[in-house]
Amino acid sequence: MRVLMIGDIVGDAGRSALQDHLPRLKRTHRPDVILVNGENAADGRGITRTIAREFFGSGVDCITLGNHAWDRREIFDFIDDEPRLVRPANYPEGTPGNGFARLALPNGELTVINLMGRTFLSTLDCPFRKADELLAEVKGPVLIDFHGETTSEKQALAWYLDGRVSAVIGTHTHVQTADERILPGGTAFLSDVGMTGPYDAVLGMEKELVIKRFLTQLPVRFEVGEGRTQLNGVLLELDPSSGGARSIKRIRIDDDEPWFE
Ligand SMILES: C=C(OP(=O)(O)O)C(=O)O
Ligand SMILES: [Mn+2]
Repeated sequence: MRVLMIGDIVGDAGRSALQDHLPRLKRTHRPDVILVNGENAADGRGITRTIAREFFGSGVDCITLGNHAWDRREIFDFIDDEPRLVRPANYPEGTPGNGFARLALPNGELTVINLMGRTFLSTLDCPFRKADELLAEVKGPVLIDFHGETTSEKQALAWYLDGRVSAVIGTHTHVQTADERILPGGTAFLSDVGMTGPYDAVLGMEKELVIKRFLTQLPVRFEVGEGRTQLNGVLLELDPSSGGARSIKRIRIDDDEPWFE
């Protein structure tokens, strides 16, 4: 089972980078399933129904979210109707939407779980214990999008779940890490998959505005950057019956590393 996961799509620039590169990524890697993190897709904050439909229309099978899940209030009107749009599972009991999706594929089922870390982020329920609870009900390949700030929390969750899930792939920092590996129990791991969107920017935001905030320490409203774009993702090959990972390969497309695909 070949899984293509594309990192945090930021604003219009991220959406057009996805449209630019996805057809070629599909041709080259022939993924059975395509996942994106879409929590920054609407002007950098949240997601709308129109954007979610656009992603599904271009071949995306599941959209995961994170701390910006609720930034567009309209999400409350449609998240309960869209089982392929997944918010962190460790929000408190009663939060709208689903924390996981079961995707039926020609060669088996893939369960996608979204969890959020608690270090430097909101204090949600424990993601480790929430994973235990969800995994008690699930069989077959499982991919976890672990939306978190720190590499330590991400590594710890991956080791905690080694041998129990196919992959723990980090999102949220918008910077791709180079630590991809398959842990001894068969769980593929990458601390952060990176982002898709403006390249000459700070984590996707207009760099002058971010610099201004650092220089002045005053509130400055960030806008999504413009100009050149990047796309970051990861390609996984999973055993469809055991769920174990066979390979993990990073994808990075930008003007400095156009060959690394
Ligand atoms: C890069 C992000 O960080 P922040 O929480 O500061 O927006 C994000 O969540 O998209
Ligand atoms: Mn985030």
